[in-house]
Amino acid sequence: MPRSWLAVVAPATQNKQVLVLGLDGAGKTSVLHTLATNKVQRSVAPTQGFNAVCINNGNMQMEFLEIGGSEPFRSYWKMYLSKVLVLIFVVDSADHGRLSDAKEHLHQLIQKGPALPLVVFANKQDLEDAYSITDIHEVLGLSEIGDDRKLFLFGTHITQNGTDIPSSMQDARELIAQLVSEAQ
Ligand SMILES: Nc1nc2c(ncn2[C@@H]2O[C@H](COP(=O)(O)OP(=O)(O)OP(=O)(O)O)[C@@H](O)[C@H]2O)c(=O)[nH]1
Ligand SMILES: [Mg+2]
Repeated sequence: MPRSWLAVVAPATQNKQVLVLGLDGAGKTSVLHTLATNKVQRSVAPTQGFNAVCINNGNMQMEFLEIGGSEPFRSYWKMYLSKVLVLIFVVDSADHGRLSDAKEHLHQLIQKGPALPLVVFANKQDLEDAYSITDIHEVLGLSEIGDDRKLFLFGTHITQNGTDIPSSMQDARELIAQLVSEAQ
């Protein structure tokens, strides 16, 4: 059985799980591998099913669970909302044609996990036609998401393999660790 499946079917060894969702190609795997290794690592293949990655922040170890963003995997997304402490939603900021689709999925998830803190990664900020953070906030309708929820938006970019992790991603990791510890 592949490790990714094991991570899902086995009981969590610790209650520090973070769910990572978003449309296919948004950059979820690339973000996770970069956060885990402290070096920029662009993914080369779509996630077929699930991908579990352990990420350390200081003394804290968290388990990030990505579910593939392609159509066949989206029906699994909502199944994990009740098992995690934080939801990360990654979008491709330059994929103008699919951002409304991303918004729709995000808002559906939000309704199913009302109290879950949300961290949005506006990824691919390096691309020339990427929407700015302000535009992404608007296009995803983040102001419609209730005031009761903890909500954060980071602009991220994963460009040259092997280079140091961008500071925005280090900040995001710090924040996620804080949200996890607050939620426990
Ligand atoms: N230019 C640019 N390309 C990126 C960035 N992040 C990821 N990519 C590329 O985008 C493609 C998709 O990245 P993935 O990390 O596989 O995307 P994903 O969200 O995990 O996709 P699925 O697993 O299919 O749901 C890959 O070719 C990456 O190298 C970024 O910030 N900028
Ligand atoms: Mg992936």
